[in-house]
Amino acid sequence: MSDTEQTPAVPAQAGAPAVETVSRREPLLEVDHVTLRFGGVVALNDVDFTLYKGEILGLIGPNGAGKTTCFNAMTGIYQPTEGQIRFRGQKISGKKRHQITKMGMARTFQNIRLFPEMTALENVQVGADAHHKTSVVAALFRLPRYWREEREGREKAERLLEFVGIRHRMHEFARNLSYGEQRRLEIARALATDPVLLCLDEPAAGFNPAEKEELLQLIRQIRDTGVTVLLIEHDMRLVMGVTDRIVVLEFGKKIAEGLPAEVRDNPKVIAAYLGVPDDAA
Ligand SMILES: Nc1ncnc2c1ncn2[C@@H]1O[C@H](COP(=O)(O)OP(=O)(O)OP(=O)(O)O)[C@@H](O)[C@H]1O
Repeated sequence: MSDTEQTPAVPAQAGAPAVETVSRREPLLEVDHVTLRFGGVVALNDVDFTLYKGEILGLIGPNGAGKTTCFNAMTGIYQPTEGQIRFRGQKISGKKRHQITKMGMARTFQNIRLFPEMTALENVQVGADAHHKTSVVAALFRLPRYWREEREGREKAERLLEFVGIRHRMHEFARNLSYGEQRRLEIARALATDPVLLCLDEPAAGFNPAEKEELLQLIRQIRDTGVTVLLIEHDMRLVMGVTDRIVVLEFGKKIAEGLPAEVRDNPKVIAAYLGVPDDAA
């Protein structure tokens, strides 16, 4: 599909299992020549890239580049005007969001979307409910299956809160959590749906450097559990430090794709970020 799909010769960074996992090259999500227009605005213009199982892929670009639109197309919120997106070999187009969740894709949002009047634990249990099989009858009459799923859902939610580092806050209302804790809670809730692909939309927005470093560790841990990660992020240092590969958008077009070091040194990318005209780059 793209000119940069050769197997990387060296890992993106020391300690990352990128080579072993990425070299198998099993496509998980394929963005196939996607164009998306909002009236006269071309938010995505023939964008084409593949996300492989086991990698952390960064999707970056300046403000208005089309990152969120691309994310929304991948997660079924927007339909491409042209082209298509396949997840695990199946077309995303026409699928409802809950169906996409069941297929194994989860996401967080740029603006935190939690249930503020529910506890941290309850927020995660809502995510876990996505896979419950209890029928209405079993729930109404509190049949054994209902109680078993309730217990399992709660245990799972506690484990996930532990994993993201906020188990000690599980009985607190979401609205009372700090900003950083709320972001972690969003990630725990997304993980509760048992995703194979986790899409994070600017998870470090508003974080200080120490919080960003902690988030970076968490993203690596998530990948190490076998979950593929797609990361939209403004902070170049964070993206460079955690991703295996990067796709760069500018004005709705893909301008670069490759290993972090390649992308960092790409004159088009430097120009896009520094605002240098293209022909001067
Ligand atoms: N619902 C919409 N209706 C009309 N235009 C839209 C809509 N959503 C996005 N756009 C336009 O599409 C383009 C891409 O926007 P998008 O939000 O995807 O960029 P982005 O890279 O995520 O930017 P940011 O980093 O600022 O979040 C912009 O020109 C934006 O104004």
